[in-house]
Amino acid sequence: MREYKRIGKLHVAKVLHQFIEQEVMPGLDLEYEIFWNKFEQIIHELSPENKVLINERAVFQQQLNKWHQENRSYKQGDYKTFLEQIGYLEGRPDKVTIQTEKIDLEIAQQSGPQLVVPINNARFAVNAANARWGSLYDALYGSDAIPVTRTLQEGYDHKRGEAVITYAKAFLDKTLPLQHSSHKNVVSYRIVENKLIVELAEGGFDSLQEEALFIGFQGEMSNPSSLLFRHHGNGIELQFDRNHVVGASDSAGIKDIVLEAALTTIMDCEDSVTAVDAEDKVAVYRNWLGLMKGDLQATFQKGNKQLSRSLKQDRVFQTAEGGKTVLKGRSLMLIRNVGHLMGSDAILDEQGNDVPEGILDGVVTALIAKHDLLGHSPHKNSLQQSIYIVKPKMHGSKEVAFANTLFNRIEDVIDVPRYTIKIGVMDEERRTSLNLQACINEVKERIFFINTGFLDRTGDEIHTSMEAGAVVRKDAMKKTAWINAYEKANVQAGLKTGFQGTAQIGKGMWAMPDEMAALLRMKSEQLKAGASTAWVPSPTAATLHALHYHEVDVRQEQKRLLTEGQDYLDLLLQVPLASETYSFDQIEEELNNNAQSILGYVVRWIDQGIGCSKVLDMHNTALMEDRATLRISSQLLANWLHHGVCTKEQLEQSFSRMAKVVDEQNGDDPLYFPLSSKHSIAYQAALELVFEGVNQPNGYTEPILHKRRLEAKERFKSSTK
Ligand SMILES: CC(=O)SCCNC(=O)CCNC(=O)[C@H](O)C(C)(C)COP(=O)(O)OP(=O)(O)OC[C@H]1O[C@@H](n2cnc3c(N)ncnc32)[C@H](O)[C@@H]1OP(=O)(O)O
Ligand SMILES: O=CC(=O)O
Ligand SMILES: [Mg+2]
Repeated sequence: MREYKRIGKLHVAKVLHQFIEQEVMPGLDLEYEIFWNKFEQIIHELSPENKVLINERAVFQQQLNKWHQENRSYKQGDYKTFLEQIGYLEGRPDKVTIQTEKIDLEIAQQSGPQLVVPINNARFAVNAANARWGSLYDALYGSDAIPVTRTLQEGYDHKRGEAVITYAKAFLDKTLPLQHSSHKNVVSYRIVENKLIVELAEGGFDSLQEEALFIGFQGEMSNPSSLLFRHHGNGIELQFDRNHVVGASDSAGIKDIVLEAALTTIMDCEDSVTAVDAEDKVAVYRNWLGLMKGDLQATFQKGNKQLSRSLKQDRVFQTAEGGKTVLKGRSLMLIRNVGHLMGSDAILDEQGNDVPEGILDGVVTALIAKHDLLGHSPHKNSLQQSIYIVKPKMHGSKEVAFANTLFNRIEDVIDVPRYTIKIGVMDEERRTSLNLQACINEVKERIFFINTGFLDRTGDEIHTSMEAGAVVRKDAMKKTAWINAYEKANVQAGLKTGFQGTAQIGKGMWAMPDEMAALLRMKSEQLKAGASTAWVPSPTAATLHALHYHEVDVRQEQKRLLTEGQDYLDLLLQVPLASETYSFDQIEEELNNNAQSILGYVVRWIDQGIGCSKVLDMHNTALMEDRATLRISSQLLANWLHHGVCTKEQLEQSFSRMAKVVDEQNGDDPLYFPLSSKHSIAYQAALELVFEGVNQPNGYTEPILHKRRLEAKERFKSSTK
């Protein structure tokens, strides 16, 4: 039994209470009693409102279900009128301009990759914070960015190394071109009379076409160990060492090219983590505390080496004029809280009910971030004294207004100035996309990003129109009218409300973590579509995606798009229904593919508490799966079952078949519990997600995942007693 401490009318789990009083609050200049009193007031005053909002979601869903049942075919105009009448379509406010102040440069001025990381994994979290600067040579050498056509030599494979260097020098020629020659012909770089001069193999000297791109150096002017450039606002560093295995093979002694990569990182408390009870929540918060106090460390075994990882220092360069420039060594850290739906048993109210987890996250993560504001970390996060909370899964402007009220109240509890807490609004639910300007309006003094979370958004698209008919296959969804309109409308709303130079317009996740050649080919499209940042799943992906920000001038793209005036509403309202009848084989393939994704993800979630996994699809491509991708797969199958595209038996057979496949794929994992065992809770959870999918609130997977994970934890506890 979990122990609780009575605080006023609340029951606070001892593990959380001790964590807050003994680890978080010391040094924060807050009276403990006043803090708990105010926290309690927030919970009592805002929980009922939170509940009303969740109920409103259910009422909208019932109204939509009924309307579709009664209007099997309909005119778009009638549908729109209905949505207006029930208040689902809110009407656009006239002129909205955001007024957010004190936003760090990484968000307001620079454009670059945004990394996301499950915060409960300290090894990954520290790695993510340190991914501000990434080795281009490592990213190219170690991924498929340059095709690997043979087995590489152990240690350093010189031939592959040459291919990497050739690729990288072509990048330098494009980004930092010399007046006459190429970087591949350079034998030395040096600084002469405040200018970068290069000596060429063919004899003679050359210099940069644009001298202002050269920013600073380390080492001697005549023999620098490092040179720093800035292009499109982002850093590029050449590192030299002729004694290094790579530097020795390079004519100019370049041992690496390091790119400014993950400008910002979302430390995720939401869809990539498993946090189902008070103990899990404290583990999540403890890592955030370590990041904000700057002392988070991870010690782990890699191969036969014991490694320890901690946060990197800032980077200091000399300028050619004799001054000094200091660059942040770490990514600007943002924290994603959970949404408004779930409750947490970390605190119980007077009646013994879980309190809203979103309120808990807001208070505790902001409280922890106050350590950064007070300068308790040797590694300052926000130079602008801001706290950046990403708020997911909000439906419509009332829910955004509620988040704003919550943030106001939290600022009072932790005693920081109004609008210290900034908000990143995930545009990932249909009611938010349709009413985005109204949503932005509610937080115009604190908004720092909008982001198209297209994965959740797809799940919500399917669930919202569950009664309208059978939807298209998962792959076809990416080409439907609504999703394209959604991406465009989001950028348009951001530009119209003045995001350029103030806030980020973000785009979604690259969900194929091992497909870096494809990332290089495709992910620049998001920038051409107006995004100033886009999500990547790993530091390697961040480094490679950083190349796109040198290729595309985001400011110019946004300027171009600013004049674009199409109204996307009608396209946004086009429900992605299948217009063809799928063949038996196509149906089987779709069932198997989704069953495999669901099982491969859920088994690690339920049995091992891993919230983000790489799972093979039917074509053996490893895909990043998290709760949002699970929402899509489970809702799609629920939709097909509901509309008779497949039968329950077909689904059961598919799940049973794919369970064996996933068991085989995980054969090497000593902690793995087989899905094909009749005792597998994970298997039951997977089936429940589909068979009960139509009744899940907005198609979310959290309620079933949490319930089943708690069951698995209980079983594990009793088996180890
Ligand atoms: C819809 C949404 O909400 S999307 C947002 C949620 N999704 C995410 O946050 C994705 C985060 N990414 C991840 O969790 C992981 O990259 C996964 C699960 C996709 C793949 O993980 P793995 O299979 O362990 O990756 P892989 O073996 O290729 O690489 C592991 C190495 O990369 C690092 N790494 C991988 N992903 C990350 C990351 N997001 N941040 C920091 N480091 C990372 C690890 O630290 C590790 O390096 P190390 O051994 O030096 O510590
Ligand atoms: O949170 C991101 C998404 O795509 O969903
Ligand atoms: Mg999401």
